[in-house]
Amino acid sequence: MANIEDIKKELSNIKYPGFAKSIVEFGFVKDIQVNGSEASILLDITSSAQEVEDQLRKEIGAAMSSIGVNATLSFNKPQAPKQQSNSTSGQNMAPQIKKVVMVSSGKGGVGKSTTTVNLAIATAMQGKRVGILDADVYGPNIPRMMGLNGQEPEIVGNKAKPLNAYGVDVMSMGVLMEEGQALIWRGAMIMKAIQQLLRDILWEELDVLFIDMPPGTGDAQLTLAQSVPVAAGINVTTPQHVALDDSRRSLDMFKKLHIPIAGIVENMSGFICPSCNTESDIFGMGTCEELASQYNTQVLGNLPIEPAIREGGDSGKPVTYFNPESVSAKRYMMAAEKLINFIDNQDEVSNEAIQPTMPAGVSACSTEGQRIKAEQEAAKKSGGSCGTGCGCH
Ligand SMILES: Nc1ncnc2c1ncn2[C@@H]1O[C@H](COP(=O)(O)OP(=O)(O)OP(=O)(O)O)[C@@H](O)[C@H]1O
Repeated sequence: MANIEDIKKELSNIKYPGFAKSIVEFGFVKDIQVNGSEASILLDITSSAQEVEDQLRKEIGAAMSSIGVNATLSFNKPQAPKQQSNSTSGQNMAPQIKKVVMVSSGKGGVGKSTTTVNLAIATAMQGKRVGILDADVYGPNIPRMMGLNGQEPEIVGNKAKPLNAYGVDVMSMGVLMEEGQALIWRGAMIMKAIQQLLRDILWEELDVLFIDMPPGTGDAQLTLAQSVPVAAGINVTTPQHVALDDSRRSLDMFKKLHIPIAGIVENMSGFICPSCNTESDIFGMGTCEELASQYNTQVLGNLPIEPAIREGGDSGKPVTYFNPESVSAKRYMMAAEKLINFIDNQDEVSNEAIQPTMPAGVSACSTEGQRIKAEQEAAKKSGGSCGTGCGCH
């Protein structure tokens, strides 16, 4: 007949899902009671995920059967975060994240990822718990910029833990894909990927999650705004007038998606000469002030073209962390301060306003989206329902 030692020996062969150590080595086995061929085993585990408990039940059950023991298992585990939303009807796939900040740009190459990385680090340096979700599926550059290239996430159950660098949790499509894999994804796949990055990643409790969006105003932006309440939108642009036109589209999108606009980052605003340290105007400087006032928002910061910014991005050593005395690092710190001020002083944000209105796959900013919206508004005015099942009358 098996005794406690025999049972312990069997349990010491059972690995905690996703880890190399066993449940005994982790100290998760808290109590074993034996009565003849019956045993009761109490485990204290760290994951609230049902899959982890299920897997352990299966493996322990089989191990106990192999030594003729019929085991009753009890699990102590943390409570799963409640699936509640900031709004009554809106969806919130990541309720453990206090504020989601969407970083967007009207077009590619203006420094959106560079801004995300440095603003996130600056926000963490001011005492917030911060994460970055790199949702730029077309060019997921965040791992390289954060010095995380080639690192693989730890898998717990069937979820992945974010990586961490410079005090910031990071998850990116770039970490989950083969390096250099070309992405020719379209609408529905991007939407699914973004939802998975929110739902299937073990994000800890965070004060702020920065999301680096693909450039432009499309499905990804809508999916995100419908999946979690977005507390703030940041637009990154360069100061040339041609770039500002794209920027307007991005700011209009924030308005249509009911995303509060935290401000504009004017990137590549002037050039700081590394030899003489003087600042010269190249693309125009300060053009974003007028744009900001048109959208009733602020300029969060004017970031010069500074070789240290580019070098920091390429080498995975962000300027804000490694060169805090540089002009750019100081401006990122100021921008983060303004952002924190904005999100700390806002009322609860909900995504209720956009949640029910668009059928899946239709962008609120598309022509089809605009047509549906106009129909819904007309229906509401005439006292009818909007027809999307949102419960309005
Ligand atoms: N202020 C700056 N000074 C010097 N180099 C910069 C600055 N901002 C960005 N860069 C460099 O410009 C390049 C493009 O920046 P980044 O990848 O951040 O742009 P992006 O808008 O995210 O691009 P995409 O949309 O294509 O992903 C990078 O090499 C980056 O290091």
